[in-house]
Amino acid sequence: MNNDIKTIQVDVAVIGSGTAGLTAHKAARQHGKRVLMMESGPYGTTCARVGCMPSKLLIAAAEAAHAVTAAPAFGVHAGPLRIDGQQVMARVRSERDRFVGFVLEGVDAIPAEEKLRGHVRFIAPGKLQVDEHTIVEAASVVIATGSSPIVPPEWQAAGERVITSDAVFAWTDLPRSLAVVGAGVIGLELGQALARLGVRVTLFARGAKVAQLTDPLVLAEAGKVLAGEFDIRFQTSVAHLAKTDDGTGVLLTSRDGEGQEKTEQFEYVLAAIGRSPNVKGIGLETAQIELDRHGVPLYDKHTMQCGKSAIFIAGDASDELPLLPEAADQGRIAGDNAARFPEVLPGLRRTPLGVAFTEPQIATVGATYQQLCISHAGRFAVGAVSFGNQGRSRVMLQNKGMLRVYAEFGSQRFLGAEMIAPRAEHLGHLLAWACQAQLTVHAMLDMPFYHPVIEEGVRTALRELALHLQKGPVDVPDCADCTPGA
Ligand SMILES: Cc1cc2nc3c(=O)[nH]c(=O)nc-3n(C[C@H](O)[C@H](O)[C@H](O)COP(=O)(O)OP(=O)(O)OC[C@H]3O[C@@H](n4cnc5c(N)ncnc54)[C@H](O)[C@@H]3O)c2cc1C
Ligand SMILES: NC(=O)c1ccc[n+]([C@@H]2O[C@H](COP(=O)([O-])OP(=O)(O)OC[C@H]3O[C@@H](n4cnc5c(N)ncnc54)[C@H](O)[C@@H]3O)[C@@H](O)[C@H]2O)c1
Repeated sequence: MNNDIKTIQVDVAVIGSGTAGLTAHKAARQHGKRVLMMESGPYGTTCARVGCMPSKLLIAAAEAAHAVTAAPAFGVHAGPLRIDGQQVMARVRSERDRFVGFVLEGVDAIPAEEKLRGHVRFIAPGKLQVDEHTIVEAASVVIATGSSPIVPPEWQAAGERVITSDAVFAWTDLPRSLAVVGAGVIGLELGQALARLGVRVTLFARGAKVAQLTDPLVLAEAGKVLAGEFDIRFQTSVAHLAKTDDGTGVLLTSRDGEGQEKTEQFEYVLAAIGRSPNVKGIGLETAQIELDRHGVPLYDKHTMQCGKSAIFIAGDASDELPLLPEAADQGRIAGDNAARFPEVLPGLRRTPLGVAFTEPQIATVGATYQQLCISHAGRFAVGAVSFGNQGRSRVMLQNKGMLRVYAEFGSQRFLGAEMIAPRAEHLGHLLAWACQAQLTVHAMLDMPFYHPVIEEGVRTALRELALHLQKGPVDVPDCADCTPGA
């Protein structure tokens, strides 16, 4: 060990300065404790630098392009579509830099003695080493190290044209072609957006999964709707990747459900097959806490405490729901409890809500269909609506998708929903608020519904759910007392 190494003592050490680390730092500091936040990479957070914000900026450009291609159906003709890839990426990058700038201002405002740069690893339960320069002795520790995209080593061998979402936001122009591997949230959001921006996109999905959906009927609808717009090949896996001879592309060999192989050339291959929590190489084996089979600490999701230890975990590192609002909530709870240890308290965990910004958008609320099949087997009813003929959706030519809503027999309590639907980000919030408020389906139906609005589709699904709750599964005839197109 380096003899010049410095030792410092703090009350709370936070590893990572992403959303979870920043909120943990802030919460711990409110107790008047000595808090130290450590960071090995760039400041600015994954969300602002390479996550939520730049991806939504790219999607916004794609929506603008799509509006032009959709306009003739309304009798509106804007002339031939021209997409300036350099201008698209310049706006994505400059607006992204603006968002990152706000985070950096916040980091700058943190006193210098509360920040330290370097890679952190545990060397004992309350002892951390930062690079080769500092030992930090901490009464409690928050692990907020985030997650990293997964790229199998054999794909990495195909060179730098095999990329992850991080690289997309560094582009200065749009590529001509892109293979996307994985029909998760990242693959679908970026794949559809780039296809709408004129890139030749093919998405390879090894199974039939679509984003975070688990309900088989919504899944089938989502697969149909999205594959109707751009080239998605379900049940097709990647057998081999190789660099082209001139190094300017990748040869991708896929294998479909019948075992047929096909080799195609793309300018880039985007690996979007998931992210793994950053829990390797941080010395957790020395921290005396129990780990699961993936090396993630076992923790209480209400206190974020790892066992009975003075170690807490938050954000993507916890491998629970790798989403920004969860990172913020978990960070707040972990930081608060790290400061008050050993008097830890359960914090507020909200109704789960996930939104994929495809079009139509995909949203999941509360318990998923798959979870209910286990926790409520035979004890929950389902209501559904198709948006194919839903009035307002049809008016806007966005009449695609399906919503399924779930409630408990007996209590009639609303439990959750899955959907691919127009404006699902808003329907998702509405239903998540009802779920967290523990409303019954009847209480939800007593709420006001305007006309003509997409929410009337939600009411149709809830009406069917209410019927099924009363009588068990029955077919609902066309609803005579509904306003047109509900
Ligand atoms: C393309 C993309 C789009 C997304 N879109 C959305 C969206 O629309 N909505 C949404 O809710 N979520 C979205 N997410 C997810 C969201 O970005 C993450 O859930 C969230 O940013 C996680 O925050 P975090 O604090 O856990 O991790 P991070 O922000 O990644 O912070 C972790 C920090 O820890 C540092 N670190 C790691 N190891 C060490 C170490 N050993 N020592 C010191 N420092 C270390 C890292 O450098 C990093 O700065 C998206 C993600 C991606 C990739
Ligand atoms: N709008 C949002 O909230 C948003 C947007 C982007 C990312 N995110 C977060 O980022 C996380 C990571 O996103 P992601 O899309 O990379 O992961 P994901 O877990 O959502 O999806 C990965 C997909 O890849 C498939 N897959 C796994 N291995 C594969 C292989 N070898 N070949 C082909 N397919 C394979 C999986 O079956 C899955 O469908 C998400 O879970 C989400 O929490 C959220």
